[in-house]
Parts: sequence; structure tokens; C-alpha cells
Amino acid sequence: MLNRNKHISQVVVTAAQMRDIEARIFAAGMPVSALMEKVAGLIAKRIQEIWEPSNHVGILTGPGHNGGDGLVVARELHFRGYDVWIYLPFDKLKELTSQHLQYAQSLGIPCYQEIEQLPDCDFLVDGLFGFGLEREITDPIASVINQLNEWNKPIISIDLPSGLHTDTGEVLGTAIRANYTLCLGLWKQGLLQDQALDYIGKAELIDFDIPWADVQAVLGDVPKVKRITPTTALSTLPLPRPPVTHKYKEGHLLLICGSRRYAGGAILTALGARGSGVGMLSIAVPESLKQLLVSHLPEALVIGCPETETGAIAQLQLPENTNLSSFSAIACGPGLTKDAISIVQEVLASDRPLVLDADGLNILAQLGTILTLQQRQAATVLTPHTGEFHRLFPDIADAKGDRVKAVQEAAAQSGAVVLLKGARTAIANPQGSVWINPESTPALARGGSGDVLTGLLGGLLAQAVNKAIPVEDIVATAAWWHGQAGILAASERTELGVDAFTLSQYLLKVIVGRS
Ligand SMILES: NC(=O)C1=CN([C@@H]2O[C@H](COP(=O)(O)OP(=O)(O)OC[C@H]3O[C@@H](n4cnc5c(N)ncnc54)[C@H](O)[C@@H]3O)[C@@H](O)[C@H]2O)[C@@H](O)CC1
Ligand SMILES: Nc1ncnc2c1ncn2[C@@H]1O[C@H](COP(=O)(O)OP(=O)(O)O)[C@@H](O)[C@H]1O
Ligand SMILES: [K+]
Repeated sequence: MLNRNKHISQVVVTAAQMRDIEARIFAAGMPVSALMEKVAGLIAKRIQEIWEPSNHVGILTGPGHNGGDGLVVARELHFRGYDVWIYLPFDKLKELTSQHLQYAQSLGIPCYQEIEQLPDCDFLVDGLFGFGLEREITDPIASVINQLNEWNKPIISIDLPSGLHTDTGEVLGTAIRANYTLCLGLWKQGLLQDQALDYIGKAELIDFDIPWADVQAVLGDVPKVKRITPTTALSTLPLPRPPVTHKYKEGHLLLICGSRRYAGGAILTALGARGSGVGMLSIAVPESLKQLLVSHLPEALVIGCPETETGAIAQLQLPENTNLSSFSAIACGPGLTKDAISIVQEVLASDRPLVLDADGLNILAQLGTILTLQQRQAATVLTPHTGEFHRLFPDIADAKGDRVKAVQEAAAQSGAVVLLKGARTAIANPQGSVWINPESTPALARGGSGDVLTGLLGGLLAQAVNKAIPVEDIVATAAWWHGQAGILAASERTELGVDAFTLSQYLLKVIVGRS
């Protein structure tokens, strides 16, 4: 049972999967009405906790079981002393929903068909549509939703804000802008897509005891799409260290970054790597940046390289008896400029795990993403934002739409682990497994935060080199750690206080006391 509770928050489902899981529960004997009663009871309880002092509530009710949930909530809140009004603009209701309406009305709870009739409420509960929404919302409901959004009343959505596509998070016509979303049973994939975030508000899972066996029967033993949780992220950290070890056993990362034009990116990447705790850090930069890097990172081995006329690295001049195979992992890209093309070609040809970011990605796109990566002998991790993603994968439709699908396609095409940056960063391996980082902060939308991630990720990969941890799990840990550092920094310093240097200083605070 403990195991189930630990795993349930990782699970992400589509509408079709949720329907299959529910069908198994009903087939096993659970009456549909009993489940609705249980689920809506939990929703009502949570609503009372959230909006305890307010007691005028409007319940927006749809024709299906999302509306049925809403009506049970209406009844429960009525019994708890709330003044409840139902808004129900549909004539044809599913049978269970219709029965709950009849009973609610028999209790004297008023029900209106016109939104104008609904009295002034302290807050609204959105039970219009859940995962059964199957087409665009049209008038008159679309206009009503727009009007409701303009009222600026707090709204709690049941399962998901009505109007969002359950899988892609796309707005189907229009959608309720909720302050809270109480997601039922298992996390719906659409709630983890960037395009849905403006509509969701604060999202919580209402666990209603879906048996783990039913989840497994539908999703398989290892679900394809998962949320990163503190448990999953912390489990891959290289802690505790073995008592007898030395610096090279704790990973040797080579960073290749910076140019005369972009010196700061090299420092930020290196500070991200420092935050990872990596045993040994070597940093290859253009010769003219060497002193600067040494002054910021006295512990690192800074390798000054010959420069092009434009101040990019012209040639990797590694120390004697060292070649690229001497390192546990390589991270390459931030601040390089596109003039460092030969360097990127050289690291691509190496047999070491490689993280490519920023100009490393722009150069890869120029070289031809798919064909170039086919030559790789070791793991490659690409960390594009949407702009870089489109340059790398011009054939893949829309990295701003269904990002889960986009990142899966990119990983499958390229054979790399792809981390698609965003508000809900998504990571896929070539076999189609996806991790989504469910929490982050717009405080990170700031120049240089990506550099910190590259260094952190490189450092974690270097430390994992001889361990049997899948690369995508390490990448997921880095994304989570980076996001949590942003959240912690923003909570202490506001969303305006999280410059990339500050972010790097918060990495350690995330894990102290937790691992
Ligand atoms: N079976 C149960 O008792 C449980 C119900 N749950 C609730 O049931 C919901 C799913 O219920 P349903 O499958 O009935 O589906 P929904 O209630 O989400 O909506 C489907 C209904 O809306 C209509 N509809 C769909 N798209 C429309 C559109 N664009 N314009 C107008 N009407 C449209 C359909 O004809 C159908 O009547 C979940 O989201 C959840 O709230 C579960 O979460 C918990 C268990
Ligand atoms: N709105 C947002 N919410 C959460 N995280 C964000 C948001 N915008 C950006 N980020 C994160 O910030 C980082 C930005 O990286 P990137 O775009 O490479 O910027 P830079 O190159 O300037 O460092 C990524 O990790 C991304 O996921
Ligand atoms: K809803």
C-alpha cells in the first residue's frame, strides 16, 4: 500500500487510459453511483477546507458525470450550511446526473438555466466538462464561459478546467480560468502541458483509491509518461558517497563553453556544475577567458584554448596525456557562438556521454541533427528551448502545443534523450518514455538560467557514469533540482529576485536535509 501511495503521484494518464482504468473498477463490481458519491464527497471536503469562510456558492453543471460530481458537491455543501445555487444549461443529462439533479431540487436547492439568474456568489465550482469533453465548446456555452471568466470570481474546477483537452491541454474553443483544479484519481496529461497553465490555477490530486493493479493493467508496469516527484528525483542523487573514494571516482566533467562575446555563460554553466557536487571539473574556454574563470571557480581546472578571430574556441587544447575519453561526461554549448563548429564536431565524435545546449544545438542543427547523431557511440542529451527545438527538428509540428508528443518524436527520431525546456519541462528517451517536471516558476524565465541547468546536468551525468541509472532519470533529476532551486529562491526573494547566479546558490539549499 505504501508503495502505491509513493507511485500514484508519478502517474499521468490520457482520457482514454482513465476511461479504461475506470471501466476495470466498474467491471470489478464498484457501482458507478457509489464511486461518484465517494469522489464528490472528497471534493466537497476539500472545497470546504479551501473556502471555509465563504458560503455562497454557484455550481456550474454539465450533462455528464463531471456535472454529476458537481451536483453531489452541491448537495453536500447544502447540508454543511452553504447557500448553494445550481446553474445547469443542458436539457439532456446522463441518467445518474439527472437523478442527482432531481434530488438536489427536492431539497430546495435552486437551479437556473440562464447564467444571468445565478445570484452573486463568493465562488464557483466548475462541473461543466471533465475528461469526457470531445469537441470544441460552442455557443451558447462558450459565451457563458467567457462571461464567467470576466466575473473574476474564484473558481474551483472539478477534474480539469472545462474546455481543456484532457491530453494536450489545448483550449477547445474556450475554457474556464480556474483558481484551483482538483484533479480526480490520477493526473491528467493536459494539466502538465504549458498551454494549459493559464487555466489551471493551483492543481491538486484527489486520490480516491484507484487500485494499483488497475493502473498497472492499463499503463503497464512502467508507465510511459510520468511526473517527476521529490522521491524519484532524490533517488538518483549520488548520495551518500562511499566513504573511500577520490575525486576522479566522483565524476570528471568537461565543460566546453564561452567566447569573448559570451563570457558570463561559461561562469554560470560552471556554477551549475559546481552545484552538482561533481568530483572534478575541467572547463575549456577561449584563452582570453581563462583568468576570469579561475577567479570565479578556483577549484576548477581551467583550460585556455586557442581562439578564432571572433573570440570563439578554435581548437580544444587538452592537457598532456588527456583526451576526450579521459572525462566521465562532457557538456558543451553555452556561449560558444556558431564559430566553434569544429569543437562541436569533435565532441560529437567522442565516446563520452554528452550534453549539448545553446550554440551546441544550433551547430548540431546546422550539421543535420538526425544524420549527425546517428554516428554517436555514447548517450547524447539535447536541452533545447522551443526555438532551438524547431531548428533541430523542423519536421516536428508544434513544441508549443502537445509538448509530450513533440518531445517523444524528437527523441525517437534522434536517438538522443531530449529535454524540451518550458514551464513544464518534458524529457523523453528514444523508446518513448517521458518525464515531466510538474513544478517550476516563471522566475526562471531569465537569461542564464538554462546555463545553470546545463552545468548541473553535466555534473550529475559525470557522477552517474559507472552506475546503472538510465540517462533520462538523471536528466529528470537535474530538471527537478533546477526547478526547485528556482521555486525556493523565488519564495524568499520574489520572482524578480532569481538571477542565474542566485539560482546557482540555491541548488544546495534544495537538497540539504532531504536526502
Ligand atoms: N464514473 C464516476 O462516477 C466518476 C466520474 N468522474 C467524473 O466523470 C467525468 C467524466 O464524465 P463523462 O464521461 O460523463 O464526461 P464529462 O462529464 O466530462 O462530459 C461529457 C458530457 O458532455 C457532453 N459533451 C462533450 N463535449 C461537449 C461539447 N463540446 N459541448 C457540449 N457537450 C459536450 C457529452 O455528450 C457528455 O454528455 C470526470 O471528469 C469526473 O469529473 C470520475 O472522475 C470519478 C468517477
Ligand atoms: N515560465 C517558466 N516557468 C518555469 N520555468 C521556466 C519558465 N521559462 C523558462 N523556464 C526555465 O528556465 C530555463 C531557461 O533556459 P533557456 O531558455 O536556455 O535560457 P538561457 O539560455 O537564457 O539560460 C529552462 O530550464 C526553462 O525550463
Ligand atoms: K470541470
